[in-house]
Amino acid sequence: MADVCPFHIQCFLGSSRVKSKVLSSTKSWLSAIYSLQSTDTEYWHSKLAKRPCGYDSAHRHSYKAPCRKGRMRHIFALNAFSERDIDLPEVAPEKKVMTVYYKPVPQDDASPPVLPNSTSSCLRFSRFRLVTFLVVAALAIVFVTLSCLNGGWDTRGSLCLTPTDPVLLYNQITTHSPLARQVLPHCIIIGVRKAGTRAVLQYLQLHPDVAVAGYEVHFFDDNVNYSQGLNFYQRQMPYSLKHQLTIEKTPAYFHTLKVPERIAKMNSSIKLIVVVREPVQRLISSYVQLAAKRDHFPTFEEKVIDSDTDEVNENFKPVKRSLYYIFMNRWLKHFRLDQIHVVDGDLLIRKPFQEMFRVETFLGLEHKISKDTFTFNRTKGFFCLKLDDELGKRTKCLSKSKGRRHPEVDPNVLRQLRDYYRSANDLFFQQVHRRFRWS
Ligand SMILES: Nc1ncnc2c1ncn2[C@@H]1O[C@H](COP(=O)(O)OS(=O)(=O)O)[C@@H](OP(=O)(O)O)[C@H]1O
Repeated sequence: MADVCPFHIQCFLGSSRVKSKVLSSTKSWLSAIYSLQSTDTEYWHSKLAKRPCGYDSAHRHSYKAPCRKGRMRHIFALNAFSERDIDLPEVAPEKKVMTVYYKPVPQDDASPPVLPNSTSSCLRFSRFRLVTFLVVAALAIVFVTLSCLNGGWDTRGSLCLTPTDPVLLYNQITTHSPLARQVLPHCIIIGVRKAGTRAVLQYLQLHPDVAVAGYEVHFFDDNVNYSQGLNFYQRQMPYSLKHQLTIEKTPAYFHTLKVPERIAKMNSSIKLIVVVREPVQRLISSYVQLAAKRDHFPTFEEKVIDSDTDEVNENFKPVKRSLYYIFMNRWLKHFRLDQIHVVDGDLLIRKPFQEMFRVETFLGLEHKISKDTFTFNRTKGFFCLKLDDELGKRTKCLSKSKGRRHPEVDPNVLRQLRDYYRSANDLFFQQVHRRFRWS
């Protein structure tokens, strides 16, 4: 039926790729015209006459007709039957109208093509099909979206995923949802550098009710970014659905003077997460990161101990950054303590599920992250994520820059550093109403 409808022919764009398809349709169509009553032939003729534009002399046996939306399409292969079945088109250039004359020839095909009862039924059929298709497609999109939102449709990996089986694809799916949008964060992981902020973010990414920013945004600590305003900031956020929390992490926020005030100005009731780690280990981690970027870097001991005074070298920035209470003081001037959740970065390494359980509680999330989410990777020496999705069972560890090998440190220097941080640690414990096992 479709082959005898000229509107189907016109639906093909005139690229060489579809030419053969058009040709075969056209063939049936021309056969059909031949077999129609003369009045029907008139009808087709008038339909064609309303649409033609210039005759394409380069392709003598084809012409172009304007498409809907103003694009041009070819109707190929009036020549399919040209010599045998029809007179070739004649052109009246002054009118820019092409007239097609058909010369019926005896039908020697024993089984003539099946024709529609009327021309309008052909037209209605194609419109009906289009409308039906659009309605079905729209219903399918709404159904899939709602199913995904409710987490009730278990089509692992293809369209939506069961929230009980965390895999790292939630963000990608969210991005593709027509209902996804970018909003300012509900929670920010503000630091501390080298304490495990990436691990917390990556684990949170597993949660179906969370959307995380893929990179450190550096909005509040960078004056150029900050000067671009909150709209700019919002555009850096991941796409999220209405029920999801948006979370970004930029560990540089914790130490940067103006940041607490700036964040409070944006949203004074926002939730904040700060990951802390035993200060000396954090210091070593910072040192290792700096050393990894340079060819000839002094030893850890040379960097952290002032050779003139034999005191801890406070001019080495990472040393000061482990004095958490100094920075926490600034945050507590702008936020209540119950808005700030402190993650134990050392426990996060040893028992990530425990610390993440607390994070979920703080964020008001259903508990989805469990012991089963993790697997210990002996080669890496850290917990990694267990994934089981359409790519199969596998583990995903943090990148190579996380979990670097630390140098052997002179025990005397270690002792000196621990002594140096002791009173600062106590002040921090008082601030956050919690003690950590930092010797
Ligand atoms: N699962 C897992 N895998 C690898 N690494 C882990 C993990 N959990 C916590 N950590 C610790 O995270 C430390 C890096 O901290 P950050 O992500 O905050 O670093 S950064 O400030 O964003 O660069 C990183 O510090 P280094 O060990 O010094 O590399 C790790 O000790």
